[in-house]
Amino acid sequence: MTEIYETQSERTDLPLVVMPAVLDAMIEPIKAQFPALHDVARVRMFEEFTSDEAVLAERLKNADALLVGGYHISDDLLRTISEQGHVKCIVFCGTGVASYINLELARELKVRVCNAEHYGDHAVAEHTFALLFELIRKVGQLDKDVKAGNWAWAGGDGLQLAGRRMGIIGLGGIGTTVAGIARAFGMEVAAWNSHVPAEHFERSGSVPVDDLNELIETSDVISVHLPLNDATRGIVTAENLAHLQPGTMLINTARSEVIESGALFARLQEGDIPAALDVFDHEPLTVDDPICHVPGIVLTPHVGWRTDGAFKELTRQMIACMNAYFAGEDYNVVVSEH
Ligand SMILES: NC(=O)C1=CN([C@@H]2O[C@H](COP(=O)(O)OP(=O)(O)OC[C@H]3O[C@@H](n4cnc5c(N)ncnc54)[C@H](O)[C@@H]3O)[C@@H](O)[C@H]2O)C=CC1
Ligand SMILES: O=C(O)C(=O)[C@H](O)COP(=O)(O)O
Repeated sequence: MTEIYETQSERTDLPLVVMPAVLDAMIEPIKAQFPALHDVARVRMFEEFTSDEAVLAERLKNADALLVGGYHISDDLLRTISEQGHVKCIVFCGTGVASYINLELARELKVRVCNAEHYGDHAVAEHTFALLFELIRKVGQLDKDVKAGNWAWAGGDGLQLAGRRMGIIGLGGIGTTVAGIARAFGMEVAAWNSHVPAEHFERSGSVPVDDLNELIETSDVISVHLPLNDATRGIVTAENLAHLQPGTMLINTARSEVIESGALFARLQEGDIPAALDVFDHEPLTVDDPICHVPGIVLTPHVGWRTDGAFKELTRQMIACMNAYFAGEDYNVVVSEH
């Protein structure tokens, strides 16, 4: 994997701490890029993770950059590590950084925050279809049936995608990739996304729909691909969800909080909306969460991004973010330290 990283950091005193859930697959290339990490005891933090914030703050005392994934940095921890005077740059291992770090506070504290962009467009779009196929062809169940000696032929009666309408909420990198795949399956594609030029819809092969209720009401499949931010939190309301027609399939691989809290669960409990979710208000999801008991629901543990191709591109971008920071340059900067 190391061949994709062309330059190696000259630094031997790299003040960098790596935290989980930075991928195992990323650690070796990162170490290869920053040889000093081999000898830095602080890297052991990756193996010995603790969520005890006092311990974390202590460990971060001598770090001035932090590489972090899948971990919510509390406001208190962010304040402490920046007040300690060292951590000036946080590189988030993923796209949707706003769910994990208070970006407004980072701005106030003058901590640079970087993320990765579009590394997972294919991975998440493909997972969207994995979820959709589970809803319409139920391969998992059929596999279990066959292995249990139950040749349940009729259980395999599925729905055909060709000729149906895919409604995309958020036509960015992932949404556009979903649009392309949907069209390859013979679907008609419609999308809702404010402030996007008409040419973008055209290029993606999708029909623009300005009214979210209309998109929801006229689609056979709704797939959510909005980022989470102040404007999108709860942007899909109970009133919008009331426009789902019985049988419309709903997939969310973006962030659960873009759908009004509780509204989705209430709608799904009516039992006529096949749904598949990769993201949840509280992760990891526990089995006592009522969403687990919605009949027919398909759930995956936030794995949309987890493919070999996405890991490779994610690692490349993480290293580029760190190199840029240490070189005083900008790369994927979400919050600038200036
Ligand atoms: N399940 C998973 O493993 C993963 C989930 N994600 C989630 O998917 C999200 C989307 O990712 P990308 O497609 O790469 O982002 P993107 O930034 O390329 O696309 C987001 C789209 O939403 C639109 N948008 C933003 N605010 C809006 C608003 N208020 N109203 C209407 N449209 C709005 C933007 O114009 C843009 O077209 C990420 O932010 C992340 O939360 C990303 C990677 C992995
Ligand atoms: O890129 C994103 O955005 C993601 O959703 C992450 O890469 C995966 O999220 P976590 O597992 O870090 O919550």
